Amino acid sequence: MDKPLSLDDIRKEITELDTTVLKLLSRRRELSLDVARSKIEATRPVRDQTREEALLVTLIKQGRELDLDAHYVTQIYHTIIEDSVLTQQAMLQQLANPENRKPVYRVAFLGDKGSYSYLAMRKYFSRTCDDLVERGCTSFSQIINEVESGTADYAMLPIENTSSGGITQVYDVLQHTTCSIVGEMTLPVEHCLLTAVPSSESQINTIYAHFQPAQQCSEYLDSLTGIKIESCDASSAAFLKVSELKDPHVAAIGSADGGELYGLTPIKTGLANQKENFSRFIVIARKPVQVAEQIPAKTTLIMSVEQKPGSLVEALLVMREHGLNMCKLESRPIQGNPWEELFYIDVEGNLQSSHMQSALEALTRITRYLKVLGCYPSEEVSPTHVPLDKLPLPNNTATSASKTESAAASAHSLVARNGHPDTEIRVRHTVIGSDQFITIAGPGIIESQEQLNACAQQAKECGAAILRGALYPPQINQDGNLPNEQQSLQYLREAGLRFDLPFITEVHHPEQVTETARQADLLQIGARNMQNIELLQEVGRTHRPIILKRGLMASLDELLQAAEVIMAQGNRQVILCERGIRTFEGASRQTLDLGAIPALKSMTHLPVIVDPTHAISHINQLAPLVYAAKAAGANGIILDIHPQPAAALSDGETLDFDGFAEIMSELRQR
Ligand SMILES: C=C(O[C@@H]1C=C(C(=O)O)C=C[C@H]1O)C(=O)O
Repeated sequence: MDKPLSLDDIRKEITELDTTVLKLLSRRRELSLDVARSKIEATRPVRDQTREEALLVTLIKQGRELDLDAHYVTQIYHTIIEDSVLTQQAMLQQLANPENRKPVYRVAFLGDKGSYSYLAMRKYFSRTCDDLVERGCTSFSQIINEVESGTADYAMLPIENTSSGGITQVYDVLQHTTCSIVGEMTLPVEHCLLTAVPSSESQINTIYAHFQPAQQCSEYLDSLTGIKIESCDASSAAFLKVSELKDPHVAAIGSADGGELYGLTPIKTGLANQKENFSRFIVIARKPVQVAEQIPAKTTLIMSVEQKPGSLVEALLVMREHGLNMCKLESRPIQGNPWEELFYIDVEGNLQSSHMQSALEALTRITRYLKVLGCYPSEEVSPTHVPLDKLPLPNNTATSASKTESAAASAHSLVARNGHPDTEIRVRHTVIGSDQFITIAGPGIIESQEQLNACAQQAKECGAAILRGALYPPQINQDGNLPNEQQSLQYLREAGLRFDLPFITEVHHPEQVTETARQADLLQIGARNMQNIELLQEVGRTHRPIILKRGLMASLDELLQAAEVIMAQGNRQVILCERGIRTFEGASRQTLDLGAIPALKSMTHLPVIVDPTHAISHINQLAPLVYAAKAAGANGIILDIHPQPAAALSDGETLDFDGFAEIMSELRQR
């Protein structure tokens, strides 16, 4: 046998490979700039999602042959394509505005090195400029001043955050500025607790933070007792303070990257109220820019309307009449005019386009005040997702409404079909209730992080849209050798992030709902809780889609009444689930009521899915029920999977990975 390579030799080879990878990426960037040039001549848009999809399909297939899983390949290429699109956009933008090119840009931002605005600025300008003169400021008005007076060429300003909403002071300084918005960018914002010397969360008695990050972490901060929160002008100021104090009892809130510049280390991560915390920044300059027509553009307007009924609606109707999509509407009090509001509107479209021009003309006639704050390239490059029927499958596994509405149903005002078109419920890039048949897959019960991750990976590889996993009931998990509720939720959250899958888990008690809804993308009400009114009401107050399982002894009317209870609280995103009912038949555990699918479809507009897990006595009986559910018009299926079904703790029938892959492959032929 050959002598194995030494660690040094292996690492040498890896380093060489990585150098090659970098050279290839750099060449790819060059080529994408050539593509951009050809798009100028052909006046084609930069983004071509048909091409991206075809490319991803080929790469996934090739990746599989090289033992690389689809999710890994897709993730890497989403990053590469995003870079390619933004690099092309930056180049076209520079060509469209040649007078703005300078070797060095002076940029004003809030705080100092390491603040979030600083990180956003570095990222944004990395595509357009080699050198920056950083002009750290202590307030938003100082930042705007720098640009207005010509001391800085650009300003980077945070405008909104997914946890704390619009940054009102920035909206207010925009009211009077003579500057224009010339760009935007979105930055993922991961708040951490950082210290200068080794410490632990329990030792901390003082936290330094800017009030915006503090607001975005309010739930975490509220959960602490006896801790002093010291407010700082920017996260960078908090870092500086903590680095000077060198005290194990003090910590700063900010990003890990920013803290590193001050020698700080994170002792806790993921502090924000929202699991996906993003901030959007705008870039300001003295003069407006032209947006090249190949690039998707956004235009920001500010306006005020007459104080009379319907005047705002009338203004918004102008957008509709001109086919313009409004992606943001904020209102702020007009300074000096008590109780009058100024509306900030972001519209998708180029200011130069004829429909935008004619919309503005129409708006001028019906508004009291109207000003364009700027037109700029939209930096949102939403990833292209390969549709299920085109996703190449793993090689090793796959081989191959009633006429009249029921009177009872029409009595339910919110759920009833009453001519209402099918409700489509969007969960990230999946739509439940459309023509697409979706699969929700995962372990019946979460037994360990490894087990959950293995299931999530297989679910993703085979094209499932949503990950499921039930938390082990604490009353049974008494010796505590299985993950508890909190750990299971955390595992689900991590698996969801890692495999880019939204996830669902069941809630049993009203008290669980708020916390679970904060983390999970959907919530499930189990069959035995279908008539638990308090629980139904509680989930009805959340913003998450709810899968409501039919009770073992519940009629369809009763199921719809339960859905009505949820919807009456405000949450209109209910998905009904047929999971088998109790009959005299003992051969199957419960009897899957396939007739319920078309019946529900005529009674209600809500999506209907099927969980066949409890309606069979042997796993071999599962596949036909899955295909039958699809044939009967269900919108999707729930499948329990497990790496070793024989050892599974779940009480339902569980598929092994090969059996699951086979069903997924067969499903797309049907
Ligand atoms: C490079 C191109 O532009 C964009 C980027 C792509 C890529 O990086 O592969 C693919 C399609 C376009 O959205 C192209 O059109 O080929």
